[in-house]
Amino acid sequence: MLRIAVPNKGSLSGPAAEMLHEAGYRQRRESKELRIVDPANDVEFFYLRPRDIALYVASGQLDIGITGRDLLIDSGANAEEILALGFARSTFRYAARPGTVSGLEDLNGRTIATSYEGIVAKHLADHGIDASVVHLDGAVETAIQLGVAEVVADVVETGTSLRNAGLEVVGEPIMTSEAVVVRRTGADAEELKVQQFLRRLQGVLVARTYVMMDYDIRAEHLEQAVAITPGLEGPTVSPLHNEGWVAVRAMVPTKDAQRIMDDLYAIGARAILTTAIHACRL
Ligand SMILES: Nc1ncnc2c1ncn2[C@@H]1O[C@H](COP(=O)(O)OP(=O)(O)OP(=O)(O)O)[C@@H](O)[C@H]1O
Ligand SMILES: O=P(O)(O)OC[C@H]1O[C@H](OP(=O)(O)OP(=O)(O)O)[C@H](O)[C@@H]1O
Ligand SMILES: [Mg+2]
Repeated sequence: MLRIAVPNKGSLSGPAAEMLHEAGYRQRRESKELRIVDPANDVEFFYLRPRDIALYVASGQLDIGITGRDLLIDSGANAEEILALGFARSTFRYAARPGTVSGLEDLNGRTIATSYEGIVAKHLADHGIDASVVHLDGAVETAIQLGVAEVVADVVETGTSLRNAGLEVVGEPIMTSEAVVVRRTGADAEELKVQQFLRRLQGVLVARTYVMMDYDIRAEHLEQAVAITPGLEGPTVSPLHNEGWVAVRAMVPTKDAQRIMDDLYAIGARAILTTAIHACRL
C-alpha cells in the first residue's frame, strides 16, 4: 500500500485534499482524522504538519508527501521534488520599513526574523552576509513593529500582509514556491504505484489547465488551423458530411482559448466550441 503524507492545516491543506479528491482518492471527512485508508486505490493517507512532511518522507516511513517547495528546502531533509502542483504559489522575500535597508548588502549586521531559518541562513551564507536570524513561528511581519527585528524574511503572495505592516520588499525574491510532491532522494522513481499516483495528479493538472476545442473548417485551411491548434499529439481530423469541410478536435490551454477561437474564426473556422475536461491520462 502506498503511504502518502498530506498537509493537515494551513494554506496547503484544502487545495491538496481537493486535488486528491479530483484524482479519485478518498479523503478525510473531518479535520481531526489523522490517517485514513483508501482500500479501493491501495493508498493510506497521513495528515501531518506541512513543515514535517519532508522529514517523514526522508525517513523512508512514508513513500510520498505533498508540501511546499519552500518547506522542503527549509527542512534540509533528504527528500526531492518530483512534481509541481500549481497551487499555493508564493515568493519568499526579505522586507523592512521603507528607507531603512537599501539592498541585499545592507543586511550585514542586521537582525532578521523568519519562520524559515534554513532558507535564510543558506541565502545569507551564499551571499557572504553576516546577519543574525531570529526564529518566530508566524506573523513575522509584526516583529519589526515590536522591535524584535529590523528585517523579516517571509512568504509573500499578494503582498497584503507586508503592506498592512507598513513594510516593503528588499532585493529580489529568495525563491519561488508552490505545492510539490516529494520523495526520498534517490528512491525508486520507476515504482509502479508511485508512477500511477503521479499520473493521476498530472491528469488533474491537465484537466485544470486545458479545454477541448472542436470546430469545422474548409479542408484547404486545415494546415493553417492545425498550426493554431497543434494539440498534444496532433489534432483529430474527421470528414464532415458537407463535402470540402472537416471537423477538428484538439486540446488547448484554457488561458489561450478565447484568442485561439478568434484566430480560428479569422481563417474561416465555424461552430467553434470549447468543453471542459473532467479527467485525463496523458
Ligand atoms: N498566503 C499564502 N499564499 C500562498 N502560499 C502560502 C501562503 N501562506 C503560506 N503559503 C505556503 O504554505 C506553506 C506553509 O504552510 P503552513 O501551513 O506552514 O503555513 P500557513 O499556510 O501560513 O498556515 P498557518 O496559518 O498554519 O501558519 C508554504 O509552502 C507557503 O509557501
Ligand atoms: O502576501 P500575502 O497575500 O499577504 O500572503 C503572505 C502571508 O500569508 C502567510 O501568513 P498566514 O496568514 O498563514 O499567517 P502566519 O504568518 O502566521 O503563517 C504568510 O506567512 C504571509 O504572512
Ligand atoms: Mg502561515
